[in-house]
Order: sequence, then C-alpha cells, then structure tokens
Amino acid sequence: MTQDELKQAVARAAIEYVPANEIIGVGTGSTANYFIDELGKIKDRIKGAVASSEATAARLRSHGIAVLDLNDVDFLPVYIDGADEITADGAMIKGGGAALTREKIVASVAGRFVCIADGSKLVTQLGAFPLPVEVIPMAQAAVARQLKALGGEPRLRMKDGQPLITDNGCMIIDLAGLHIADPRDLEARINNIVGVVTVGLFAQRGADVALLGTGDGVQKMSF
Ligand SMILES: O=C(CO)[C@H](O)[C@H](O)COP(=O)(O)O
Repeated sequence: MTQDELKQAVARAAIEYVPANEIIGVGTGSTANYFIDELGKIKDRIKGAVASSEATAARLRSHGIAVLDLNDVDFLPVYIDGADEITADGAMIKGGGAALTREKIVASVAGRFVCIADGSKLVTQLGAFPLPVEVIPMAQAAVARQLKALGGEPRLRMKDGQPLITDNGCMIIDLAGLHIADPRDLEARINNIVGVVTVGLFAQRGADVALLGTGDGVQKMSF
C-alpha cells in the first residue's frame, strides 16, 4: 500500500470515533484531509466541527459541514488529527503543517485525542523530525538563540522565499538535531521561553488513541 492509501485507511477507521449529534475537533494536514473527506460522507450525523486551521475550515465547509468558533463551544468529545511523529506512549511532534498552536488549543478542549497516521510516524524517540516552534515575529532571533542553547539547530521556516506566516500571524522555527529523551520536560522548557507561542511537542497532553496504518491493516494503540 502507498503512504496515501495508509492515510486513507486510518481516516476511514477514525469515523468509528465520531459520536452522533456532537461537535468534534478536526486537525490539519494530508491525513486530516482524508478524514474530512470521510466525515463529509456522514455529515448529517454530527452537529459540526471546530477547525484547527483556515485550510481545514475551508475543506470542512466544502463538504457542507458547519464550522463553529471554539469560543461558542464548551467541550469537544473528540479531536482527530495527524502527527509527524508519535511514540509508543502517545507523545507526539506536530506542526509540520504549521497549525500547531490551533491544534493544541482545540485538542485541549477535547475529551479524547485520536491520532491518525501512517505507521512510519511511530518512533522510539522523538526528534528526527525537526521540532516546530511557533514564535512572535519580533522575537524570532532571540528565541532561535535560546533554542540553539538547548542543543538543536534552529531554522526559520520559509515559503516562497519569505518567512512562513501562520494563521495566527506568527513564524515557525524548526529545531533539528534533537534526541528528545524527556518530551514533557522539553515541552515545559520551550513553552517557558519568552516569545514562544507554542511548541509542537504534544506530550503533557498526548494522544489517547492512535490509529496507525500498516501493510497488515490499521493498528490501534490506546494510552
Ligand atoms: O501537525 C500537523 C499539521 O500542523 C499534521 O498533523 C502533521 O504535520 C502530519 O501531517 P500529515 O497528515 O500530512 O502527514
């Protein structure tokens, strides 16, 4: 199976986690896009969705799914999203699609985080994928110096020759070369740097369930 077929398989499997007559949280990225396409097929079963990015909101709307403002929602039973890396205990690196801040916010309001990913995302230690950190633009150089002091190699994410600007008007620094032995501790330390909006480590609040696409079918892990 191709990587896209594995992503489609987990997107289909995730429909089982969508409760009827509720509002759910929806993530960002290619796997989340496949999930949105599946959700479109059962759209009358849910009340609507809270999106973790403008791109996700547009795709949900294109399927006729109501997109709600998180400020009008008290609780989401489930948040369904992809990951760039996930460990066997549910800690993740996210933000490859630059949506980490809204992803973390929407996930924080959800009862259950269901991670959907192809099996290549399962790792024994986080860090081979450069860790995304969303920063306030005026602080990007100062934050980069502090991130370098943590042992990584910071690089400002670019798009079309310019710094990428997120949905929040901020920038992304990707921190390469880390071997993350204690994800919760590193999450706290990076969160503590002035000028950091969000770090793409999802360890303090990791996944509750992971659906991983493999050649032998969808592997389910609960944490
Ligand atoms: O965190 C994310 C976006 O900010 C995505 O979940 C992550 O990058 C995985 O993307 P894909 O499903 O395309 O592999």
